[in-house]
Amino acid sequence: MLKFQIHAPGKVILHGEHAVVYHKPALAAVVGLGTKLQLRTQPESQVASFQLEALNCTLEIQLPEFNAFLSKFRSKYPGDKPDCTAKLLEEVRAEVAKQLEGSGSNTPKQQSTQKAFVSIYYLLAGAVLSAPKNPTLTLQSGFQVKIESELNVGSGLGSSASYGAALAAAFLILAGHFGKESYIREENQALISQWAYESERISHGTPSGVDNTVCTYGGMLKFIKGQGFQPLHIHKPLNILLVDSRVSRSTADIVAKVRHLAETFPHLIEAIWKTCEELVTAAIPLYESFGNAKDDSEKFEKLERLFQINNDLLKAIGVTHPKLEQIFTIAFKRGFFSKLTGAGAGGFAIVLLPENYEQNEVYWKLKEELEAAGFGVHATTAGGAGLRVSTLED
Ligand SMILES: Nc1ncnc2c1ncn2[C@@H]1O[C@H](COP(=O)(O)OP(=O)(O)O)[C@@H](O)[C@H]1O
Ligand SMILES: C[C@@](O)(CCOP(=O)(O)O)CC(=O)O
Repeated sequence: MLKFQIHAPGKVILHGEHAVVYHKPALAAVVGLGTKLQLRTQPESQVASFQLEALNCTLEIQLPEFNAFLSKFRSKYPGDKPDCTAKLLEEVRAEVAKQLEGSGSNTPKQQSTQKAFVSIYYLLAGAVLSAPKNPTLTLQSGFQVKIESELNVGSGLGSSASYGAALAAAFLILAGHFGKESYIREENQALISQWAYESERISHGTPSGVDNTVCTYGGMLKFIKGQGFQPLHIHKPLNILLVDSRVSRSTADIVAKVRHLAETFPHLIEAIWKTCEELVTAAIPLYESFGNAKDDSEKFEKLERLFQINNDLLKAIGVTHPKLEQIFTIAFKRGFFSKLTGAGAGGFAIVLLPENYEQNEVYWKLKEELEAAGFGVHATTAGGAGLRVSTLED
């Protein structure tokens, strides 16, 4: 019996959100919250079941039907490895629509469930069809998957990439691409990230690829759309407070509004993107040298100023919100610097926390005040470990 557990972290954008859409660099980092997937094979069963706690539902795949789908795909596209992912995704969408027929797809919850199911079916089929040792592999024994997440869906903390990376790693192990221990090898991480990107395409159309990359590899990285990423060599993760404004928003809508602004004032907005690029250039050596000297306070103060400048640039393009402003004011009053992260207009803010912040009474006051004002608050780190596979005890 095969059983294992996967933890895939979520992410924050530290700098360069929005500018990254216009091919300027962004800095992203994983956070200490993530998605946990547990998989147990069930040799007697012919069903793969998926308990999705975030969506409060359980989805099932009947293996005989799934194997029939695989064999139909193989005969329709003989010799094609599912590098031809576009064809596979098309076939999967049609198959899932057939299977979910009559269950409705109008409410946001139903649409979310449908996307989550397409991701499962697509990634599982892709992993089996490209199985390295057996080009005619089918699934002979059932399994049970349970997915729990500390990341709210739709909050901008990369829940979909974290979900996709966890699924990708689980199915690649199941189909024999690599073992529970060798997932960490460079070529296997690249494969996980590539399939997590495929999952991201289901939710986001043409995503930049930053979320699946950082969720898989972990740490902090610089990302330029269309050019890939470079890891930052940090000595230790940064302490941050994630503050949930509890205002939901659509990234696509906000990106469209910003695009309209950029089209109205092209030179002006381009100057903001250039400043964001300068800011990323100034921030990298600070992040990379943190923790290698006894006294980091000077660097920390510089970083605080960069947080403030970055936040003011984001305000300038109109992506703040009264609830976010309330968070910034509460933090500033207590001597902390903060910025919105991701698309803005709601979602999360991040507050920079100094070394040993837990021993600082002002930190507890800040936390108390934010909670009393109705915000969700999680102290965590930016820049920790990426996706991890571990053994699963009974
Ligand atoms: N923990 C999860 N369990 C199941 N499905 C998930 C989970 N997280 C994300 N998803 C799927 O990904 C879709 C997009 O997630 P969302 O959180 O909106 O994206 P993002 O992480 O980019 O903000 C959801 O509608 C759902 O289909
Ligand atoms: C605004 C943007 O730069 C970041 C959006 O981040 P999120 O969806 O809030 O995590 C858009 C993008 O990079 O595709």
